[in-house]
Amino acid sequence: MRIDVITIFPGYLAPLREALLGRAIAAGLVDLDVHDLRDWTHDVHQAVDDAPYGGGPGMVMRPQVWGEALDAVLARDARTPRIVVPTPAGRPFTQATAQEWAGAERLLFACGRYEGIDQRVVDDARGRGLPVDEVSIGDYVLVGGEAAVLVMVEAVVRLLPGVLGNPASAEQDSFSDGLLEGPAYTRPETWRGLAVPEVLRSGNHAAIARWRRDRALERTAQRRPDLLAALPERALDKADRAF
Ligand SMILES: COC(=O)COc1cccc(COC(=O)c2cn[nH]c2)c1
Repeated sequence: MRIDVITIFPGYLAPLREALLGRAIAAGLVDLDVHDLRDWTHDVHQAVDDAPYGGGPGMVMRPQVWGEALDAVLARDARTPRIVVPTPAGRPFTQATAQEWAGAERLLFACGRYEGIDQRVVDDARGRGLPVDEVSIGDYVLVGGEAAVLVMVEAVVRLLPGVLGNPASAEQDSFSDGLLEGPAYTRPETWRGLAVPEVLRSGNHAAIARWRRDRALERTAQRRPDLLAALPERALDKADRAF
């Protein structure tokens, strides 16, 4: 998978080259290219923003600069990317989104700042048949898209074959069965007077699976009743309903 990121703060994306993601890049599973938007300005001030039509606070990112940058970066590779624009006004980014994008051959992230990118940049790209996803990672406002890109790239790249040491952990993710993960424990058996639940040390795998399912149902009901309500009928078996 090739990943391009266009931003006015390339340094903000440096963490993508660390740890697991860094290893995925070193292993050739991911090609990452971060581009400085200001490389496509032509004025001495390298202006990337301007006052909003219609007035109001803040600045809007200029379409000319973004248009040239996108055209140039698109041309760097024959593969057509999904263009992703993080924005508070976007569709929710979920594990399903990450799964979908993990199948893409190329992703191109456009990091907005200020009051956003002139809408014609997105409209022009869509008008040329390019898939553009305006997505939100949550209902809050960041200063720019860069932090959202770190989140989304991590969620996607960990799903790529060969990235996680143990693929089972991606399959048993929270949300993979529609429920939240329950509590996890490791040694010692007792720590600061707190003991590990007996069943987990019983060796009785059926009982352990039942206990884990019950804890996941309990936690989901308490913290995310919306997820429980969204579960398809068939997802809960008789034992679950008894819970
Ligand atoms: C067309 O889209 C744009 O112009 C995007 O422009 C902006 C402007 C300010 C901040 C951001 C970053 O995204 C978020 O704040 C965000 C994403 N998820 N939750 C919060 C993006």
